Amino acid sequence: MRLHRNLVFAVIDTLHLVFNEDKYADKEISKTLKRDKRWGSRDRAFIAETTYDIVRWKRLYSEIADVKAPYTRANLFRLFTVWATLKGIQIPDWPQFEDTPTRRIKGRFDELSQIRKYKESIPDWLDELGEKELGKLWDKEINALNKQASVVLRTNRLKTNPKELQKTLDEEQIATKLLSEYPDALELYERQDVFKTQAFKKGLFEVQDASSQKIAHALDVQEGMRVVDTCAGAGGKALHLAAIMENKGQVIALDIYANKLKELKRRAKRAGAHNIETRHIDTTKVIKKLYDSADRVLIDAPCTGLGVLRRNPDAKWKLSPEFLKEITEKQSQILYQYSRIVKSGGKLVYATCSILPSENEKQIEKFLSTEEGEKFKLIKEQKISAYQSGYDGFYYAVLLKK
Ligand SMILES: C[S@@+](CC[C@H](N)C(=O)[O-])C[C@H]1O[C@@H](n2cnc3c(N)ncnc32)[C@H](O)[C@@H]1O
Repeated sequence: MRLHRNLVFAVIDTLHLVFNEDKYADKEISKTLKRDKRWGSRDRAFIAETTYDIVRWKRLYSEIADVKAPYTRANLFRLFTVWATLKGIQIPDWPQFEDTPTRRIKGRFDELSQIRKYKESIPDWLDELGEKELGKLWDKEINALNKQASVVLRTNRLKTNPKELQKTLDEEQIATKLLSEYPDALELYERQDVFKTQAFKKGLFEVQDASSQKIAHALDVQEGMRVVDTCAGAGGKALHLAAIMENKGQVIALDIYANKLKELKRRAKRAGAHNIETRHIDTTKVIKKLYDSADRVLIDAPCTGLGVLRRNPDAKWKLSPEFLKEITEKQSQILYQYSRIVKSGGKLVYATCSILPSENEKQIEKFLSTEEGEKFKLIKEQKISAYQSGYDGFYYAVLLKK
């Protein structure tokens, strides 16, 4: 592979914003990709994948290159050099790469690969927490979470079915496979920009990880029901619910951020999902008005996102023990308050994209011992490991209101 100056510079500029200015990798990468219209799909893939790779391996590469934050431009080039050397890419004779110590880089890599926090490139506190919460499983789990995520689509059954969608995408040169355990899913053989396709513009699919596609099915919704999605965000699960319900009944989508609900509405229009009503939680009244009224309630709770590190590797550097404490308290409050929306005989699904028991089964255990929780019975629980599933790490519990 030959390195092109403007593409490497684009990677370095993006890394500067993520590492030094605390910006989000996904947002900065999309901005960078808009910089030059002449870049083709391979150029774009190089920028995105290289940036994500260096973000993912930041600690390991920093140790190898012996550099620390804040990262000067020269230091960012040293991280890039480590990346290229370990990938076996020929280093060009630009001034930024003078005297690359290739053998030293490989030697340091072998040494550091013996120690998990370096090998898996994670902060000390996260390594200790992972081991404390998951024991022996942590080793395999963090290893799986450092792999690059595949692209999985969720077929919009309001407009098509997986086999038909597969054919349509084939005509647009996108090859996919069906996933037997996930009824609505298609996985791409190769990473491609699916948002440009006519199929996407027509609302035939959404991009949604296979594990995440399990959540809407867990609600066991039927046509005509009243379903409340309490933390709906931009609507990944709400859209899926509307499709399973074949547009019949009602999905009430709530969130504390109005801009996310606006995006949900845009996506619902594209998908032809007509039974979703959005309500912005701007006062507690919005929740109180719904008490004892829903057949199904989904709490897709805000969480650390430790199950989706493959997609958001910069979360490793943005999370902190303080945030974990804050978010688990918020999850307990949300569970206590929003569970009251379920009517008698109805079901509550609590889900997170985290792999930590303190955000998952421990939350449910604690909730069941509260005054509100005593009204519920746990009927199903699934811990979806990234290592075992090959997809994102997720958790869900199904509770029946007595
Ligand atoms: C895991 S995300 C939801 C993802 C979404 N359900 C999907 O499938 O695309 C959690 C959401 O909870 C929202 N949130 C945070 N605090 C909340 C609260 N107190 N009440 C309702 N929503 C909240 C966040 O804005 C975020 O959109």
